[in-house]
Amino acid sequence: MLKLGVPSKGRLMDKTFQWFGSRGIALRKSGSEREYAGEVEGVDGVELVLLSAGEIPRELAAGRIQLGVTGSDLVREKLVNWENVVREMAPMGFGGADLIIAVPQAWVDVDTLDDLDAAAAAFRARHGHRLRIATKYHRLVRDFLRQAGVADYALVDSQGATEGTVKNETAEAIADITSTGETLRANGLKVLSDGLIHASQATLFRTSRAEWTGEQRQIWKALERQLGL
Ligand SMILES: Nc1ncnc2c1ncn2[C@@H]1O[C@H](COP(=O)(O)OP(=O)(O)OP(=O)(O)O)[C@@H](O)[C@H]1O
Ligand SMILES: O=P(O)(O)OC[C@H]1O[C@H](OP(=O)(O)OP(=O)(O)O)[C@H](O)[C@@H]1O
Repeated sequence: MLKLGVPSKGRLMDKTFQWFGSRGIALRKSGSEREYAGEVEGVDGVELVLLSAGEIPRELAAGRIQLGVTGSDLVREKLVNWENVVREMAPMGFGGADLIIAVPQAWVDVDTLDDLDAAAAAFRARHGHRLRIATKYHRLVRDFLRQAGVADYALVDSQGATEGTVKNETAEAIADITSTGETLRANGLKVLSDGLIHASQATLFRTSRAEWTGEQRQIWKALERQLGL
């Protein structure tokens, strides 16, 4: 069998089911709405596993599932050297969101990463501690800021309502996902002009770690054909 991990709820699940459905493969939850087991019709040998989108990268890395649908941001965030661990098989054209760095709109002199770097140094000199950036995307933000040459900051962990941390004075800037931009605006924040860390979308991944049996390779070939990959 080939195990396919799919987000267990919400928009990502519905759109994933539609994406496979329009390619002749019916995915559905079996049993009750709250049961996390699934059924696959239209291709033999594929087993559906419903998981949290955030756990799918780790399950792929561990080889407990061979295929998985999740946001490209989550794979990059959760897996060290993700390119060695999974392969991107198909961007799916939904679940789009940008991981960005945003600062208060009131910071009229800060529009770029260079400006942020200068503001961070000034902030430290004035306040005696580093400028705080709230995020749940620690790895992606650190890598991005290192490459941009911004060093004088501290990450603070925020697992939700991240845009609120600035008003609540637990951070000066944030790095979070945005789609319409409404949450940023409502919280008086603006995106740095060169502050796009990653443009994410739902993506079909396959694990490159696990050894595949001959049977699994056959199933994959059939699936690839059916999906037109
Ligand atoms: N407006 C949006 N807000 C948040 N995430 C979005 C948005 N649009 C697309 N996404 C994507 O959805 C994915 C996150 O989905 P979801 O919140 O279901 O995952 P999760 O972290 O596993 O959640 P949970 O822990 O609640 O199960 C990410 O890849 C993210 O980029
Ligand atoms: O640009 P917008 O369309 O306003 O969307 C962005 C918001 O949506 C997400 O939050 P979500 O409600 O998924 O919850 P979270 O805070 O737990 O991430 C994200 O974290 C932003 O807060």
